[in-house]
Amino acid sequence: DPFQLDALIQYVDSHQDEYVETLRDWVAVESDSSDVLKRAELEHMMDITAEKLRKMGGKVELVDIGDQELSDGTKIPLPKVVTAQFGSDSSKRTVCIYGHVDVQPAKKEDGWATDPYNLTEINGNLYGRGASDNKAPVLAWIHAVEAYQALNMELPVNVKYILEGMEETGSNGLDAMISQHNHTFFSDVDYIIISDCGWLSRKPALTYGTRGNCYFLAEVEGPKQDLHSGVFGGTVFEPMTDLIGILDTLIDSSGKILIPGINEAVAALTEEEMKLYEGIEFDLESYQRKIGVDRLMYSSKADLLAHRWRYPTVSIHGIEGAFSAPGTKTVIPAKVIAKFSIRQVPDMDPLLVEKQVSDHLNAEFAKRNSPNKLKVTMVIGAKPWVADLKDSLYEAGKRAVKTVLGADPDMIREGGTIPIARTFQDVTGKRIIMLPIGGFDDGLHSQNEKMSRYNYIEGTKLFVAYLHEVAQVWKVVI
Ligand SMILES: NCC(=O)N[C@@H](Cc1c[nH]cn1)C(=O)O
Ligand SMILES: [Zn+2]
Ligand SMILES: [Zn+2]
Repeated sequence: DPFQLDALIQYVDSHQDEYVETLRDWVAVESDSSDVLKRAELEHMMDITAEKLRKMGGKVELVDIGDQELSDGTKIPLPKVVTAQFGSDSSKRTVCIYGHVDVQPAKKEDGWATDPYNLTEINGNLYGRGASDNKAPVLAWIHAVEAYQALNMELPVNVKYILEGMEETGSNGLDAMISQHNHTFFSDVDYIIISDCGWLSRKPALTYGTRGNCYFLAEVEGPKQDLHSGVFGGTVFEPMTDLIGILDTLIDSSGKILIPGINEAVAALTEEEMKLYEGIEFDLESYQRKIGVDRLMYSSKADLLAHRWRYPTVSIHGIEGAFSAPGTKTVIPAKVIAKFSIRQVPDMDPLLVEKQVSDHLNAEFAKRNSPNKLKVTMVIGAKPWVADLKDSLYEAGKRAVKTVLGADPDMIREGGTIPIARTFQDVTGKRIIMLPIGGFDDGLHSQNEKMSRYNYIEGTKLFVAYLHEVAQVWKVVI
């Protein structure tokens, strides 16, 4: 049958309540990849994902990607990766859609207005952990194919899926799986599509870059057990004081990274980039209001976007072992582990960053002349990714956005990390497009994460249209 976008759009509209119900089922699964106690839930999530694709007639596999080594040395199986294939017509292009169905942790007590695992619709927004990151976009891609099938319309391209369950903790095991399947699963793939990001404003967007991330643990160990701060305070070198002291040498109050060598590696900002940033729809005041802060670090749009997307930054996430409960326990913690990360941008190299951070912290620690022990480990080393803005995959994206959403998308980058994007590029050599459907205010990783019904349903239509547009893209860049 010829391509009939109107019929497909109508089909999506009339099935939107079913799509919301499926999202409800998926959100109900607490597939938190950071908590090993939730591993059974995560495995269940991978199973229901595989089952959904199997029911649609896909050639589905649950691929074993080995074990995860825990901090105490024990090993547990990593959640299997779901691969699926719809169509193998060699006269058509083949796209591979990547997504993840694991989520960040969430508890009602963190300050959620609703139960994070019970999808709740309020004023057109669907609240729930993982709703936007990344369950609704994954489902939208599945429903896009289902719509073609339901209308007996031939898929314009062969469609493959690769859906993982460890993205939120750095895509453990996926690099190796991609290398192993490079000459099998990926051999006939032309383009890789990722929808694990969001728009910058109410205007639709296409994403052409992501930052990487190097995640560190810095452990300071002192006395053999916790001590009374009145009885022992003043006589021992406190691990927490040492740790806070060295953490304070990572970044200054103006946002300048103080670790030698880091800033020197950053690719210079070009005038072309600045011009692009200036033309993007982004309102600093509403961004500031949304976050709820009195002042931002930069007052011009271009500076702010540049620091969000294409400069590195240090974030300190937490300290394990520190006293953090309510109350006034007068304790000297014996062992504390700081968790911080540095977002990576071109041309930083995670292996070099690992050495720079370790050398710097050890040198700062030595200055303190403390008898405590410092151990620095990098647990995630994800590289940044940038696409060629002129790639015809993006022209196809612009056409699909214009057709479905009636707007020209902004070309944006993402401050967050999709660890596997760069591996796809480096190992498979395939061209990649990021096609976001999440809203700018979805609250990813935060309390009250949501996906709007509008973005979910219009996003499904956008994917339907993109499958048609991408079928016409040249295989080679010319
Ligand atoms: N939706 C993408 C996302 O949130 N990615 C995580 C991945 C990550 C990076 N370091 C640890 N996890 C992100 O925080 O950017
Ligand atoms: Zn994600
Ligand atoms: Zn995420």
